[in-house]
Amino acid sequence: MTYPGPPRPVQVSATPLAELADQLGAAAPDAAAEITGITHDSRAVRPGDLYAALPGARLHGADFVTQAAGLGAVAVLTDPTGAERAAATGLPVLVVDDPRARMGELAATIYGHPGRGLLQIGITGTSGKTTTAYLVEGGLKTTRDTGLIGTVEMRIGEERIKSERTTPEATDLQALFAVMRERGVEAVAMEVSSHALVLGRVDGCVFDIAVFNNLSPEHMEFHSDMEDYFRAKAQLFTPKRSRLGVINADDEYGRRLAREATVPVVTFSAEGHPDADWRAEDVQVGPMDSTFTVVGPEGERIHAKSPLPGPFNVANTLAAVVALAAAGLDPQVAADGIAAVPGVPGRLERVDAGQPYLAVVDYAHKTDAVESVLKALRKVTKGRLHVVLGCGGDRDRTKRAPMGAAAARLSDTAVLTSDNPRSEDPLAILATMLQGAASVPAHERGEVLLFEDRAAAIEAAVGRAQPGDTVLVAGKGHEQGQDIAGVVRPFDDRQVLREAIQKTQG
Ligand SMILES: CC(=O)N[C@H]1[C@@H](OP(=O)(O)OP(=O)(O)OC[C@H]2O[C@@H](n3ccc(=O)[nH]c3=O)[C@H](O)[C@@H]2O)O[C@H](CO)[C@@H](O)[C@@H]1O[C@H](C)C(=O)N[C@@H](C)C(=O)N[C@H](CCC(=O)O)C(=O)O
Ligand SMILES: Nc1ncnc2c1ncn2[C@@H]1O[C@H](COP(=O)(O)OP(=O)(O)OP(=O)(O)O)[C@@H](O)[C@H]1O
Repeated sequence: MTYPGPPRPVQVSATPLAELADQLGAAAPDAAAEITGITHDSRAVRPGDLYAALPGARLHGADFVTQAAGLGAVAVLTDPTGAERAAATGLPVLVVDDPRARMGELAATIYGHPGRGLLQIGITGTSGKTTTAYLVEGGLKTTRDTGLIGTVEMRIGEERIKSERTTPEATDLQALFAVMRERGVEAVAMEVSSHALVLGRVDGCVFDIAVFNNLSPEHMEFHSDMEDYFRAKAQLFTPKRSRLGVINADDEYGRRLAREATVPVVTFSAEGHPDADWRAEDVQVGPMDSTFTVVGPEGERIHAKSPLPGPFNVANTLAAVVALAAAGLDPQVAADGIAAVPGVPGRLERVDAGQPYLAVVDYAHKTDAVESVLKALRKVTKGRLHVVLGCGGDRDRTKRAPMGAAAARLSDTAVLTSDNPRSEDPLAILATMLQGAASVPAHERGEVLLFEDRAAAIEAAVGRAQPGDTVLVAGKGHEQGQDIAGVVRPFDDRQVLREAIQKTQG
């Protein structure tokens, strides 16, 4: 199987392998090779590449060196356990103890430190990274040619490329920066996941501005506990990774981070925290957007509009305005650019087929996000609120019962269903969600329905909708597939919801 990998720059000056060996402090290989690219994935190798054969949790990249050599790799970087397999190809091999920890700096060298000329704004937090990145990009666009890197897509100017993950691996990221540089991009808004920080994906980057939105329990399959999760996020707020932190003072972990960060920080609050440097005041939450005044430390007063509904999007918008002000943009110009963002794919995205009620698709797939979005929609719903929701298989199991409970407590109809069960039995996942729903006292919970089939669940919610109601289909947002037993079948909530509505409209 081949995989094209992300785009690569056209112009790269070759770096002698010996120079890279020197940078690593590794033994110099006897062969002279000239390196013009680097990848950690054998399927994405291009002629002239250094192939980084990494030890992983499941596999070892050294098992794929033959493929890498066949595709034109001219040298291999690996750890001691991969050295013998790599040498068997006859290619020169660089051996270091932890190649994953070194490949970011090598990629930066090979592509000529492409991030240095870019204004880089990195966004982290459990919820709101994608949304804030789009808003930051909208503000940046007012004065600069922009790029965007995140969960939904990567954008180089107007070109859009589907993302493999939230934060690309370091080899891909540096190549992407080099492409951006070639195409005249001046500023980039980028999501930085905790996985990325732990796995060295942003090694070789120093963000001009690092934004922290919030932290709530999530990814407990990857982080041992909340402390470990916090520590991962906190790495972004050190001089090695950023120059200035923009931190949410409404979040308890944000307040801790503001105290413990080793870079200068400015704080913001959408909830009136008295010590915050920047605050949102006069907030008017409308059905599909919100307006407010951003008040700055020097008495600045900026008229801002969140182009998305819900109080949490006031916080995301405020984060974006403050980040852009901290980056030196005129905050009013930045806020106007943010207000003009047409929406964020799969984030409170409206589906309109002429029905007399509101129908939205949202990426909420974590307990906090589900609670926030249901509370936000409750405020703008005159009638009843119906939610369709599932939990992924082979991922954090601890959130299943709380998500079932949140859906039951905060909606009138909770239709529990499948959401990428992967290798797990969908009914077993549903049983845990149902236990959570059942833990809510009867007088505090709405109707709870179970449908293993997601399309049937969406139809059931739509079937209950009356004028003035809201139907929320949560979990998948922009995603376009459903992974059942390792087979990904096409499934787009927006399309299935539209078709279900059209059926009832007759
Ligand atoms: C926990 C985690 O993030 N693991 C990532 C890590 O896996 P790993 O080191 O265990 O690698 P492995 O699968 O054992 O393979 C070992 C090596 O062999 C290589 N290989 C493998 C097969 C092959 O044919 N050729 C080949 O070269 C792989 O590229 C890898 O370098 O390195 C792999 C190579 O890049 C990633 O694909 C993999 O991401 C997994 C699939 C993943 O799903 N990660 C998610 C959880 C993630 O990173 N999520 C965050 C967002 C979280 C959020 O905020 O919601 C993200 O930033 O996307
Ligand atoms: N600041 C916020 N606080 C709480 N919930 C939020 C916030 N921003 C967005 N959400 C909710 O979380 C969902 C995901 O938002 P978004 O994609 O912007 O976050 P993310 O951090 O990129 O998520 P992920 O890590 O899952 O990709 C939204 O669809 C919305 O329901």
